[in-house]
Amino acid sequence: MPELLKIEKLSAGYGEAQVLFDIDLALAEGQSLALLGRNGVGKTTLVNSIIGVTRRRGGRIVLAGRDLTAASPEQRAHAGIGWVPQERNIFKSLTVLENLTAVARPGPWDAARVFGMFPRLAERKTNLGNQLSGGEQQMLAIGRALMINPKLLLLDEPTEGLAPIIVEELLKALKALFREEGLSAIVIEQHARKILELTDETIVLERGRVVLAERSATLIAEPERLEHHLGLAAAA
Ligand SMILES: Nc1ncnc2c1ncn2[C@@H]1O[C@H](COP(=O)(O)OP(=O)(O)OP(=O)(O)O)[C@@H](O)[C@H]1O
Repeated sequence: MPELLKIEKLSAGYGEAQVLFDIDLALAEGQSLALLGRNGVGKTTLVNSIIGVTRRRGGRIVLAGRDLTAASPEQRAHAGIGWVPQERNIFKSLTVLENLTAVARPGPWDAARVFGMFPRLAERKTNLGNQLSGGEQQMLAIGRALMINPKLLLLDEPTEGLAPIIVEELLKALKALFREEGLSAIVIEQHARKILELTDETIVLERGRVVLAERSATLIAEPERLEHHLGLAAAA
C-alpha cells in the first residue's frame, strides 16, 4: 500500500512550551491508527500539529507525497486533511442537512452516503444543530468531515462524554468506515481496548514522545504491553 502520511522527527508545542519531541509516524493509505496515552501526554497536540495550529520546532509532515510542513491550516485542509475536534464544532443554527452541504467537496462522500452511515442523522435531517443530542452532534461532526472527502480523517476522542449505547453505535460506524470503506484515519480514544479492535496500527505517547508503535492486533494479543504504558484500567 502506498504511504499516505509520513511524519519525521516532529517537535512542536505552543509558544515557548515544547510538547512533542521527535515524533516519527507513518501511515499507509487505507490504514487506521489509534493514538493512545495518558492525559496530557500530547495526543491532541499531535493532531493539532497535523492540522497545522501548533508552533513547529523541527521535523516534517508529508501527505500523499506533498510536503505540508510549511502549509497553513487551510492549505492542509485542501490537501485532504479532515478533522473532527473534541468539541465537535458543528453549526448550531444550521440544519443537519445544511451542516453537511455547507462544507461539501466533490468525491465519493455525499449527504446520502453520510445518512446511510448514520441513519439517526437522516431522521433528523431538518433539525437544527442545537436540537441534537451529544451523540447525534458527534455523528454530524464526523459526517461533516466526510463531506470534504478527506484523504486522512483525524478524530479527537469521538466517544468522549457519550452514553454507553451511543458509544457502541459510534464505534460500529467507525468500524464500518475503517474496515469496509477503507478510510485512512487517526483516532484518539480513551477506550483503548475497543479502539484496538477497529484500527490497524497503534502508537502510544508518553511525555510527548512515541514510546510504543505496534500493530493493533499484536497489542490485543499482548495486553501487558499497553498496561505498562496506560495503566491497567485504561488498557482494559
Ligand atoms: N493551547 C495550549 N497552550 C499551551 N499549552 C497547551 C495548550 N494545549 C495543551 N497544552 C499543554 O500541552 C500538553 C499536552 O496536552 P494535550 O492536550 O496535547 O494532551 P492530551 O494527551 O491530548 O491530553 P488529554 O487526554 O487530557 O486531552 C499539556 O501539558 C497541556 O497543558
